[in-house]
Amino acid sequence: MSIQVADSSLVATPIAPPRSALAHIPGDEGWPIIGRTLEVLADPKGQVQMMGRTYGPVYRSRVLGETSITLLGPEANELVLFDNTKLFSSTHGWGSILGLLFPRGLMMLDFEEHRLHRRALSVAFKAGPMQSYLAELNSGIARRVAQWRAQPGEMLCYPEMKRLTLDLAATSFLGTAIGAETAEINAAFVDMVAASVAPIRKPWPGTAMARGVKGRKRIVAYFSEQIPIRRAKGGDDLFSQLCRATHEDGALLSTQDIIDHMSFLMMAAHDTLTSSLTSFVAALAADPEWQQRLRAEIAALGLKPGEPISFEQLDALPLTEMAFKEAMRLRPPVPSLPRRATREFSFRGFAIPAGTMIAINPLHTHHMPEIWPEPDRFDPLRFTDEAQRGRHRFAWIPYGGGAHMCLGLNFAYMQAKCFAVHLLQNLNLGLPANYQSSWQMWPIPKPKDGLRVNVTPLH
Ligand code: HEM
Repeated sequence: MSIQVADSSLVATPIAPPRSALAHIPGDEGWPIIGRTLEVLADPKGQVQMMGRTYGPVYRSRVLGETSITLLGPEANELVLFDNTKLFSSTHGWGSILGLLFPRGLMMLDFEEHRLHRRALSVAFKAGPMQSYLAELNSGIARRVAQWRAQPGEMLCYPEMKRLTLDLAATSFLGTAIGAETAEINAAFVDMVAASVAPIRKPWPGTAMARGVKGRKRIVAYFSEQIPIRRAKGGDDLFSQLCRATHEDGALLSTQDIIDHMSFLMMAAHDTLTSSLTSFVAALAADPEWQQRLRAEIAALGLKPGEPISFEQLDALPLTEMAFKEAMRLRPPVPSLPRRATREFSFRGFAIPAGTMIAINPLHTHHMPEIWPEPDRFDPLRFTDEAQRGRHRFAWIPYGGGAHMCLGLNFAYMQAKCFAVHLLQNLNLGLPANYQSSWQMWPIPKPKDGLRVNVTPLH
């Protein structure tokens, strides 16, 4: 039995309009061929702020070989993300970036087909499965923090976060049964993620894209072989949940669907968590006062040394949640979001033709001084209920919004809180004297030197 739905690829592929059809929109497409790609790569925040100041909140630019229109501000975010008239295609926005390695991941589906798949996947994010992922997070994080405790001194944060997130994904997403294959699967997966943001988009020999395509073959082989085993044996990990997930008519997800969703889910979780946890550590290491406030909040849970945090206790960490939110305001892990217009529309008086590549920009919105006074200052109190009252609901969008809003956001909060509990109970964080970290903000924020952090055991 299978469900009858329109395949996203059957939603007519919108054809990009000729560049002349966008000439009425103010902007600057930069150099022939490369457009403004190099400037945007070098300083994405500075570029979008400069373009906004020069041309206004609707501007034309050319990045990665395509002319696009950027729409700035919370109202633009709402229009594009809320999208109650199905005007913006995610399939044809993300397609050129992720289509080769993560085809038909959830974010790569549109409209009715997307709704049906999202509903089927959501079983894996309900309270029951989340509790079993938390058990894996607790033990994996506690083990790693104990290793850091045993080696006090300077630590390079970003590579440590990458390794931790990868190892946690192996157990909470794939289950402890993965055993000896972990390293091989992790390596294949890292190659896929690296390829998804590589500048050369063809799998020519020796390129990151060629390694990514090879990695995908390995991952596909692993999932294909495991699906019947997981269906027979069960298991609490995310992969086993998806192997049992059904559509509304009771039909199991197909083997190909599970492969596509699992590959995408692992990618969606990996770099975003690595980036956001690194930003979180950077903010706390630079701010001893907030570090102490979170430590006091965690101490009030009354956990014994090494005791895992329970699922219910996650709600008792409001300051920790606010601090993590503020870290993502400063450095949103997905700094810009692409879509393609399925029909002509108009915004702020500009007619924008069907097929146009549209970008909205969380990084820009998160630094608008009229919404966020002193936008570069770390201040978690921006997220108290009172401070949020009256703020536009699309002013803070690290997880996107609307139909495609991050499906894993509760997983992300859970991992961040569990991480903060084990880390701050055991270690004091600081920065080397006179140290200022420098960040590359695109495609995903990451400290250029890995972020040097001093870790000191607390007792
Ligand atoms: C701090 C960590 C994370 C951030 C900042 C983040 C951010 C985002 C954003 C911005 C989107 C929407 C993109 C768009 O609309 O174009 C998204 C979608 C998604 N994320 Fe996350 N993500 C995070 C962690 C995770 C985790 C841990 C998982 C899985 C366990 C996950 C799974 C997904 C999925 C499946 C989608 C697609 C949803 C859909 O299309 O319906 N994410 N994420």
